[in-house]
Amino acid sequence: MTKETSLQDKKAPTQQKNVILRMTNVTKKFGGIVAVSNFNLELKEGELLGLIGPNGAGKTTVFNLITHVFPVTEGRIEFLGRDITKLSTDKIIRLGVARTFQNIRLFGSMTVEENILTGFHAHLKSNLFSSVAFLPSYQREEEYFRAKAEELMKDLGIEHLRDFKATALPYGLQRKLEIARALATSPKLLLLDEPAAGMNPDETLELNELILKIREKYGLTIIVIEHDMKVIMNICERIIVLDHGVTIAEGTPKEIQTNPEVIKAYLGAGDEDA
Ligand SMILES: Nc1ncnc2c1ncn2[C@@H]1O[C@H](COP(=O)(O)OP(=O)(O)OP(=O)(O)O)[C@@H](O)[C@H]1O
Repeated sequence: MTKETSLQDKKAPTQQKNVILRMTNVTKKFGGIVAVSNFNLELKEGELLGLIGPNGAGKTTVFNLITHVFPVTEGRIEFLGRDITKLSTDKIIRLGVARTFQNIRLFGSMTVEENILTGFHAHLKSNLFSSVAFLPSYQREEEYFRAKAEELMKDLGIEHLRDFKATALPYGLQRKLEIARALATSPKLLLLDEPAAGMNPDETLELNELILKIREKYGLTIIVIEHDMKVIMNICERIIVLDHGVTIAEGTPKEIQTNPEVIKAYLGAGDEDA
């Protein structure tokens, strides 16, 4: 069995699951630019969805709308049945949405372990007083989070790097650290923005396995934006293709690979990854 076949086998069975994220007629305009136009999505619990399209298609904007980095111009976004369209980013994170960024956003002067520990802040129960006074409740919480950080470092294979400064790591490892930090917020929905960017082919293959592993272990639903088709075609059950903000195709990897509209959009954009 080839490595790719075994990855296909690890995809989740397509039984009926609840809708975790629903986006209805979502549009985002930046002045005269329609970055996302009338976008609709019903994402099922446990699903691994790929969001692809040429540069400037609106993919990152979709993530920015889900996490309310920008308000929608029109439309509605529901997470776990709750309208989150107007909730603050902070509240959306607390509800269980986490993301990584196309341009890695780590705390460069902090160590690997410290970066992961920042992810737990969304769930801190101790207040400032108990932390300054180092009360037992704070110590217990601190110990618990350190143990969790340890587990996350092991899951991502970066435990030997715990005391390294984030910026001292090569790109591929920084991307893994970003995933570990995102997982520290205990998300139900994980948004990965170009996780394979800057990785070599071996690292990319390993990333595929890692994404499937964390989905299973942490019961995640995942949307992945990626230009590397070896990631998208190998691990995603469903793919949505955007072009100039418009959904031009939706389907399984096989359907998308042979879709004439998709081929035209990529060739038109001169993208060599398609
Ligand atoms: N904050 C912003 N202000 C103005 N225009 C924006 C802003 N963010 C995105 N855009 C525009 O919206 C469109 C979609 O951009 P977006 O970054 O979502 O595309 P993308 O598909 O993620 O592209 P890439 O693959 O290059 O990352 C582009 O025309 C972009 O210039």
